[in-house]
Amino acid sequence: MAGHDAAVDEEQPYITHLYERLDVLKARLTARLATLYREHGGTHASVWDREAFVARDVERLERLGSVDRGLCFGRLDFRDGQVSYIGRMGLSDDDYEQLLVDWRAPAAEPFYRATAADPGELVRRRHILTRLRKVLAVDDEVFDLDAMPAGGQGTLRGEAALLAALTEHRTGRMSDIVATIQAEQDRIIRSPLSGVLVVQGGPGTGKTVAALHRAAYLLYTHRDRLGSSGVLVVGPNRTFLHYIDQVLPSLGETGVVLSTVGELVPGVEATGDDPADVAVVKGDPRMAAVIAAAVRDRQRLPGGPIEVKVDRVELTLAPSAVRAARTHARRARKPHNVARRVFVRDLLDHLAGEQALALGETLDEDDLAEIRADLAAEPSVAAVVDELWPALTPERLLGELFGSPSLLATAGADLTAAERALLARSPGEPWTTSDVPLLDEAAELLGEVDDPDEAARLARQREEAEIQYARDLLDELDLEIPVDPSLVAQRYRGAEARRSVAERAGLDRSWAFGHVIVDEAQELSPMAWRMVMRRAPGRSMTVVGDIAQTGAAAGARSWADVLEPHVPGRWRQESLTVNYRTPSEVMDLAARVLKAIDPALSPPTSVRSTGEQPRTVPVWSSLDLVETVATEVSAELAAVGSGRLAVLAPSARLDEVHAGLAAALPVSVSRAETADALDAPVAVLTAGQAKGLEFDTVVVVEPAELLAESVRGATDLYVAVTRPTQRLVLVHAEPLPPMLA
Ligand SMILES: Nc1ncnc2c1ncn2[C@@H]1O[C@H](COP(=O)(O)OP(=O)(O)OP(=O)(O)O)[C@@H](O)[C@H]1O
Repeated sequence: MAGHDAAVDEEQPYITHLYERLDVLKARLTARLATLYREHGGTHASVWDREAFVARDVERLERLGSVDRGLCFGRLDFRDGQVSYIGRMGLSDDDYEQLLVDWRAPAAEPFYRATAADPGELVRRRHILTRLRKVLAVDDEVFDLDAMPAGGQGTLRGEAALLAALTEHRTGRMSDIVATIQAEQDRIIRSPLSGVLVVQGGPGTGKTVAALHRAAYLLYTHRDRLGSSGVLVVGPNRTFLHYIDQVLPSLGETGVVLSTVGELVPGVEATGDDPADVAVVKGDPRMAAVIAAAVRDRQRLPGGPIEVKVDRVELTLAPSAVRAARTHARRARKPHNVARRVFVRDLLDHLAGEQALALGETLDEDDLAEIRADLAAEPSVAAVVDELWPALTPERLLGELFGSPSLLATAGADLTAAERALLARSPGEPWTTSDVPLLDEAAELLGEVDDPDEAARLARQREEAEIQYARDLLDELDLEIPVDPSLVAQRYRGAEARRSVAERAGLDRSWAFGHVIVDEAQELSPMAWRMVMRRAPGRSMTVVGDIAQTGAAAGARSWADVLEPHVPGRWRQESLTVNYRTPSEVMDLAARVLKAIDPALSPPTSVRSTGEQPRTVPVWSSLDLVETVATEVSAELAAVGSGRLAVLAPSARLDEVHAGLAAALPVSVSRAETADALDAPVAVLTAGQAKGLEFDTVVVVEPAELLAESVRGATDLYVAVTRPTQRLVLVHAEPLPPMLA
């Protein structure tokens, strides 16, 4: 960026004017909210209206609060003398004169798309860098020197703003890139809402960040549709979601649900990960048929007549009666627990008839209804029904299936004995990430269990959440007037539909999202894809990933394999080719690893170089490995300053390396499982855990071991060496793998 110059002084008054306008709008909204909170009573309709105003104003205030940093970052000068300023949100004055154009509006497109070869009507694009409302620098690209006003020919350093952003120290959180989106990314961000868009790109090409900006763009452009249905972003793990969770709020968008695959079924906490061979079986598409068979197997026929004793009368349930009830219930084509009502009703009808016969009386419909009700309350009858067609939760179905070799043998006849053995699970064992898609599959086939206790529990949970929400809201607004949170909560109650789509969607397994973004999509198994597709019934999706980085044993080998079964011929692919993260010196080394994965693949081109070659540090004995890593980390920390450093180690060495560094270093050393994983100056992670993340410096421990650790070891190594934004160090006691030597 240019230093302090005339252009900086030229822009400051306008930028100040924009911030003044922002402050006026905030003050007006705060005052209106304060009045609305003070109002009580009125007709039902007026209370309802007031709630709607409050909800809308709170959302607007949140949006205004989120755009302060870098409110305006660009200016466009057109051939006809017209000027537009581009920023994080649109602003107009009281006469509806546009002061600032939202970066997502069509009018902002030239800011990202215009090139020297195709400038359109643009004569100049200006990047404006501000900090704390002050203009620090401007950077101009002039497309038509002749059309420029005298004295307006600034520096011609088009990539300055981008390079300045790329070389900043990492903070442990991804930042937004509105000011420096590149043309190939902009095309992806503004791609139409409908259909499935696949974004394939090598490491550091901005897939994640572009996908998040796309979410913000889609919410802005299709707010009527997506505002009520919401956007879901699926990421590989909590640490990653934590890494990206500030991007959308900084763009003024909060109505997005971020979730891992393991969290997609509300109420299920998946705390474990399966070994690769187990994950492969659980992720296999044949599991869909296994689960379906497991559900049908629980709709049983008795081997012979069943005797049921009610009020000292023996009633007989013939297999033919059970079969008729089961056929009738199955014909309903409803989920198991819903169809169960048909089955139970038929069975009770049959037993009521038997009882009437035993009593020798002719009964009218009312009498029969009474008998049916009595029978339904009879424990012996309930036990029989439960045996023949039990009410099942997904957890119970799967728990009993995986806990019983005989149930598995019947339902899993298409699996091999070895595969079935891998599914074995003891009762009470924690659910794993690869169980979750199976639980979701089961939930789909089972439907809801009619359970009044559960309904009451959910209502209570909702009420508590509402009061907490109101409390947080009041804290945040800081209205300086006393307001009772439960009063605010009451106002929101019933108006929940307008309060937070994200919150409601997050609690509802069957929520139909308007758009779903899947990041690190190459890692999902076929069963996980089935679950994700259920969340996007309209098939409006953005799928981002890199097939060359597939680490999960059950993950993808091609996008066609993944998508053809769900959207045959109805998906489109875009590619990103420029690496914004990793300097060329590091990428040259990474390219050698990529060749070992597949000689046909080519790495993305780095946008910058640092002049620093990756360093390899040999250790003479593996006994000294951790000590050497500690020495290297200390030296690198001095170079990194306030930035972040990651030590990427083979999983078998993770504990040892973490303990060694924690003892040797004066700074805190985190691991992936801890909440501060991204906040500490040093994080010790496996390559898999570091997927999607980036650090100023990366120290890779024992590359040969990393390579040998799994069948996809080369991919893990590729992921590891493509994490740094500045420096890479390889520490090894074993000889380096040939591709790195
Ligand atoms: N246009 C841009 N302006 C500024 N920074 C950018 C731009 N594009 C990408 N970056 C930065 O480059 C880095 C890599 O981006 P991102 O993590 O989205 O890449 P990715 O393709 O998802 O990588 P990986 O496959 O390794 O996870 C991030 O720090 C991101 O902010």
